[in-house]
Amino acid sequence: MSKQFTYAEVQAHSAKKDLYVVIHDKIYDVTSFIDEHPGGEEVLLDVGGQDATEAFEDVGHSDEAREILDGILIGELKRVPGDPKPKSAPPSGAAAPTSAAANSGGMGFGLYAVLILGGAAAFGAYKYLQLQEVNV
Ligand code: HEM
Repeated sequence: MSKQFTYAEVQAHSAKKDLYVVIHDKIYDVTSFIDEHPGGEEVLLDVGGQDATEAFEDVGHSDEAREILDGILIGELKRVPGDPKPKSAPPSGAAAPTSAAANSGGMGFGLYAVLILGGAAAFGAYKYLQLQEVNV
């Protein structure tokens, strides 16, 4: 059985040379990895000693990144009353395509509106000029 850490214990490890993060309620010791992180050390220091679940998932890390996590796992989070709530990321992939489709639908409508209004304006101008000619 893996070692259990309370949130307060994890918070004590927030220095570059002694850095733990919480991702999905598991504790990872990122001390040895921080210099190799392709996303830089700053982002890891920002979440050091804290729940990094949202930050990690927001980036959309690859399977390779998740394998690295397996290698630096040191334990599990033991929640006690008063701890920050678990952080979670929205289900990956589900929202993006829907909103993209909605956007392109909106764009299509906008384009039709421009064409129709533009056509109407051109027709109006044409009629106006015709009237002017008659009056001369
Ligand atoms: C211990 C946890 C983490 C591991 C093992 C890890 C690992 C990696 C790996 C392997 C990559 C290369 C791209 C990929 O394979 O997905 C990467 C990229 C990146 N990571 Fe992390 N990461 C961790 C935490 C974080 C956190 C908390 C952030 C906060 C925002 C972050 C931000 C980034 C960014 C911005 C990139 C993209 C860099 C680029 O493409 O220029 N990572 N990470």
